[in-house]
Amino acid sequence: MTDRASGVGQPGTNPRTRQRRDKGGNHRYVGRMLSSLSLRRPELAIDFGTANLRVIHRDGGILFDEPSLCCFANFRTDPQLFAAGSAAEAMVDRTPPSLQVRRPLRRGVLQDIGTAAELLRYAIRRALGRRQMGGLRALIGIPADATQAERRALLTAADDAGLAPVRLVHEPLVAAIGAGIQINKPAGVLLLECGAGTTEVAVLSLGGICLTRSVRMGGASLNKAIADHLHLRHKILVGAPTAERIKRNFSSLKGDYRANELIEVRGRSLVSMAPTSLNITASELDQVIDKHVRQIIETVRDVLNQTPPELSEDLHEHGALLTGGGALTPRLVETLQKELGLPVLVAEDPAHCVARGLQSALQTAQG
Ligand SMILES: Nc1ncnc2c1ncn2[C@@H]1O[C@H](COP(=O)(O)OP(=O)(O)OP(=O)(O)O)[C@@H](O)[C@H]1O
Repeated sequence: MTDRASGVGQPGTNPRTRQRRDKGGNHRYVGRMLSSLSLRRPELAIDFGTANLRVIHRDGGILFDEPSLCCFANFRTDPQLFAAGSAAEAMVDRTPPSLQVRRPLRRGVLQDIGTAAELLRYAIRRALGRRQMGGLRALIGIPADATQAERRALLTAADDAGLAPVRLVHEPLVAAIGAGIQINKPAGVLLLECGAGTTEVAVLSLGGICLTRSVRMGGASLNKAIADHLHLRHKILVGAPTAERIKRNFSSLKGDYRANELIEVRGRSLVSMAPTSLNITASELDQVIDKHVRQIIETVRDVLNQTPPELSEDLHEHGALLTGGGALTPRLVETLQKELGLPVLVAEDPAHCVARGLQSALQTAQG
């Protein structure tokens, strides 16, 4: 489909590829988008996700890419940052009472402004290697249907972290740009941005969002569904990091894996209360994933039902493009294809589409 997309067809042989590979067009679009934001030479961009935080520099690319996590000492009385990012990830479910691991976003929504500001400060310091901060012009990605309260919370956290002025840009648009899609043509594009906390479905055309719906679920809720399944069916308790590992092990069984292929699970038995391990079959996880994907399919159907006929025709011709790390969910593509009757492609390196799109936006900003 495009240089950055994998799936059916060879790059350059698919008419869709030719139609959408005009990068100059995207640059003109991004330039217009930014001039409408009247933002002069922003230096940084932030992709603040439920699972991962990415700091992108105009010239240096992605300088920070770590989990959206902070670990605090004395959180209730006098919070002191103990660890953040990857270092805090290793501490999840392993802390003594004096330490607390906190996630600033839940289901794609900023829940804790203080933790968000702390994490942003940490990430920017790591990215730029500076101690003194303040007055850093920035772009920040935000779900297209974010409420005013959600926008205000993000702007407050950014301001506390020394980012100013900040402009918010809609994630589906930058994700499409980062996927190498030509979005400024009068042709509909169906994009699914599959994150950890939220899945956004958007129809784009002429550089704008014609329709958007989101469901506050993604890779993190699939992890919870896997943990719940193991609890109910096998009486074994696993934490979120283990559920994530099980999911990724399953994703790595590429191609025609056998339904009875085994995946090892380690956790605590609710029967013996002791550490235990067992093997579950791939078909068990298939069922958990099917249930999860069904909710995403409903959201896509809702969007398709409301799409005007001309755009609808474009979507039928070109199909859907998946971005975001959740696009790698096993069997997501096959199930969407089967249920929606549309071709479905996954962007190359889908987890970084928003970050790449933000960098494009930074590079084309006018001085
Ligand atoms: N190989 C894989 N198989 C299945 N899921 C994966 C894989 N790799 C990453 N993911 C999932 O992708 C999600 C992270 O993607 P991404 O970084 O795009 O989300 P985010 O931007 O943090 O979330 P959001 O946009 O919802 O706030 C995680 O839930 C992770 O489990």
